Amino acid sequence: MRHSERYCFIGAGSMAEAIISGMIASCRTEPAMIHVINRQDRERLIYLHNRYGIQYRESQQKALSMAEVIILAVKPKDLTEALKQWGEFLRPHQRVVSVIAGIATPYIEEQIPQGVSVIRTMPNTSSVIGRSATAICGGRFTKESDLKATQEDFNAIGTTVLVDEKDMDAVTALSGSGPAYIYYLVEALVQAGVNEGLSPSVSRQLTTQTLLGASHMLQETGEDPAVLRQKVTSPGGTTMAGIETLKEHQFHMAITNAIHHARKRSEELGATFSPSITK
Ligand SMILES: NC(=O)C1=CN([C@@H]2O[C@H](COP(=O)(O)OP(=O)(O)OC[C@H]3O[C@@H](n4cnc5c(N)ncnc54)[C@H](OP(=O)(O)O)[C@@H]3O)[C@@H](O)[C@H]2O)C=CC1
Ligand SMILES: O=C(O)[C@@H]1CCC=N1
Repeated sequence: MRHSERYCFIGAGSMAEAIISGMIASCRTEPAMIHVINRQDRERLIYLHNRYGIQYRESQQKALSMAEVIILAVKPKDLTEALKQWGEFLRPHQRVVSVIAGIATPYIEEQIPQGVSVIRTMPNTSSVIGRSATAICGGRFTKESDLKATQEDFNAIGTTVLVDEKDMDAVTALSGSGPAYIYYLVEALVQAGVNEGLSPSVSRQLTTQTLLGASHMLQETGEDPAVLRQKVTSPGGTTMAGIETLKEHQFHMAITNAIHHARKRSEELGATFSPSITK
């Protein structure tokens, strides 16, 4: 069912577009109810308007004050400047939803009028096709109803999970960045298929469907991934040979370290903003 809240995105980059295109494809929100504002790139606003039918105004300030939901979608390094520019126009009846990596709600709350509800989220780029995995946590002024409304917004573009703010850096490392790890794995698999003599298109088609099938197996059977893996792995067979090589190259350790490093980076991004904040 379509609903009647007005949204204003502060930031019109790739993540804003991923969420907007998912929102529109889900039919939950009319394009006319979505405004975008950015810093300077007017061509970008025109592109988004022409492509999705969403709105931009000469008075960006008006777009902001008319919205019930404000989505912060700037890069972490631009947040302080953006809040300086737009923060004073926010009001306690509005819901501020940040998709920004690393930055904790108390930092944002400090820069805007007292009492505005700030909700931190971490979606991913699969929002475009309605398949984001989004984690959500509330800030100091967030009511149950704000969390519920935010879950409904993001359920329209995938699935959601409520977490404590202390877990947001781990979430960012795992599912925010996650699509990139999977694409990196796919790049390697496709290239490996080509190295073994397959054409690039056949290798890509087989890899993509294998990934899709395995994802559906995980979701639809609910089985432990280790059990599913064992079912593919015949004793003395081909899979065992492949898995042994992955073990020799410390595949598990590489993934563990990658997620740990990404989580640390998320923490660092936040710490640059306000070392005094305890998350
Ligand atoms: N990419 C991903 O997979 C994910 C990203 N995120 C988060 O999304 C956020 C946005 O990332 P992304 O879309 O890649 O970034 P982009 O660089 O593509 O876009 C940033 C946008 O912010 C705008 N902007 C900068 N300063 C201001 C300002 N003062 N007022 C208004 N608008 C401003 C820019 O406008 P202009 O072009 O005019 O300068 C631009 O439209 C990041 O914080 C990231 O952590 C979260 C989940 C996943
Ligand atoms: O790489 C980044 O910092 C952002 C946050 C999660 C995905 N992309």
